[in-house]
Amino acid sequence: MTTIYPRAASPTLVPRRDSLSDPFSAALRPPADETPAERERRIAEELRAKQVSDAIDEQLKLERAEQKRNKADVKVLLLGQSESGKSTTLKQFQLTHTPKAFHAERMAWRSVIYLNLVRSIRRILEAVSPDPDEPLVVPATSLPSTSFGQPGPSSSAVLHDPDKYTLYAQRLAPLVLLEERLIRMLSEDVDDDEATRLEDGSAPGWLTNGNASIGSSNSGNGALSTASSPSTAAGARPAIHIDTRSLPGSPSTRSPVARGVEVAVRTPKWKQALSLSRKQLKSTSPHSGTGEVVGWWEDPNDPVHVLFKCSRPMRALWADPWVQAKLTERRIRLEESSGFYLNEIDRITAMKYIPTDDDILKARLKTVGVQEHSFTLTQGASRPMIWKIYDVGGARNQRQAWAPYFTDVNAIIFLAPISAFDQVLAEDPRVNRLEDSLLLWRSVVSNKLLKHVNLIIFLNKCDLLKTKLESGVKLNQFLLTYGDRSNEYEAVSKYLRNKFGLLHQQHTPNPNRELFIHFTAVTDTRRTGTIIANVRDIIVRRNLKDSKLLV
Ligand SMILES: Nc1nc2c(ncn2[C@@H]2O[C@H](COP(=O)(O)OP(=O)(O)OP(=O)(O)O)[C@@H](O)[C@H]2O)c(=O)[nH]1
Ligand SMILES: [Mg+2]
Repeated sequence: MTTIYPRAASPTLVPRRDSLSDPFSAALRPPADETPAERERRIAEELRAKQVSDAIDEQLKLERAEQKRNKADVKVLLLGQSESGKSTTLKQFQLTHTPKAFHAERMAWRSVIYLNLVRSIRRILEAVSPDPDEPLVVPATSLPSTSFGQPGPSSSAVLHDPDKYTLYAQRLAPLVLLEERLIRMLSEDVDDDEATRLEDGSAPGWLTNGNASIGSSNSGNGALSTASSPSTAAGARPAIHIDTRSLPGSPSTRSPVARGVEVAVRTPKWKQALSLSRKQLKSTSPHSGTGEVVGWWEDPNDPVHVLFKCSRPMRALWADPWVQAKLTERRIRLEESSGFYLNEIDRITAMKYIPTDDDILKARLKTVGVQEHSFTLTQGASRPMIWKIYDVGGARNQRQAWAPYFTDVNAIIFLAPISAFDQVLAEDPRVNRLEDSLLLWRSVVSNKLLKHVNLIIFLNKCDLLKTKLESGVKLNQFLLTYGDRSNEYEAVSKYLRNKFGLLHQQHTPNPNRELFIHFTAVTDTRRTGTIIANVRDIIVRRNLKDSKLLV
């Protein structure tokens, strides 16, 4: 915060042409009998006063410039349930508009990608466990000493399920410790007071009565930053939360990791912390000094070593038909979450692995709180526009943090993952995810505070919807009103578009508001780039129109 000092009196350094009728001039005039010493003192004091005054002027000028810089022309809020694709959309905006910042964070994402991969392995092991609810702790002495690299059909024929599970679990046990280490790495340098209190999942007030508690939003400085909601109290839990379904051999079921909770980070500090250990590299790496990001593989503590060593059993586990059959039996579709990395184990566990743009877009890290991203948009000859995009946590216990942003926002991009029609909320397994999206959408479109806010909806995860329908999953088994309509992608997507469109039509407090609907797969950079350009133009045009109407 800047302190404003009281303004000094106006200096009088030069002889003035004082008007005799002006009482101020008379008061400031030097006394007629001023001695040379007094005159010198007076001039010195006046000089000092002028310096103070100039400093204040300069300070005010800087503050005005700062205020101007921070005043966003356009504020966009990304809304939607957890895992709907909000943060991925934000990454796409970053990639388009602040590519330098995106690339600078590339290596920090390595840890998140590793963690996603390790957790996918853990989920598989849980799925093939003889008792998925009671992880088996394997006594080291009972382990068969078979080579693990290629468990072909013969090994699956010889071994009973528990043996096979034990074998995999033993070989992959180092990943348990790695998982905890990765979580610690991500949580390092995160202050407790920035952590999030996980409250109960009850619906926030604004969802039921439309009365939000209003506050102002924080300003950001270019890169991703945490903007704490004015009405959300921060709690005292660690900022990282994680499921503790430990792999067999896990050191303790009371490890810092809490069972059933997904990894989430409230602050972007982890990016700075993990961005690059250039400092460490300088002293150890022969590659240092080139300014390049190199040499992490020379650090024996780098997580890549454990991953590299576990690479073969990981690959074998994922490729094992017995495992695939178990996953199908238990209706676990890892490709809908971080399973993407399972098809790329060799590349991702390679010593010199550098995440690609695609890897980063697919990396999953749950958002807690609100994160802000600013960028300047220059279009043609018109003056540059400052955009602020707010990415919120979408889980139920996070939604109370949304309302304070409602009064001061120009546009909302709402993400509805339409592929999730056969899934339930992680935070409440009694609630179907599509139903939750529809209810959430209805509360957004009907909210009076958002009456004049431009609404754009991304019917997201269309790629997954297509694959799911093609694999034979039927929409009408989860959405009874769909009846006996075609289960083809075209028919399903059109139906869902109409459903979301109709809710807006029926519940909007502003019948003149136009709704923009897009089918998206926000992990697809090429297609999303075009959509983002389109959305940007709509928002800019609407904003211009609104500001003209207001004048
Ligand atoms: N295949 C596919 N994956 C997607 C798509 N959109 C998002 N994802 C993936 O879904 C996961 C969740 O996306 P996020 O962007 O983290 O979801 P979010 O809405 O920010 O979730 P919260 O932070 O919990 O509110 C990530 O692993 C994304 O890569 C999509 O259109 N297609
Ligand atoms: Mg997010």
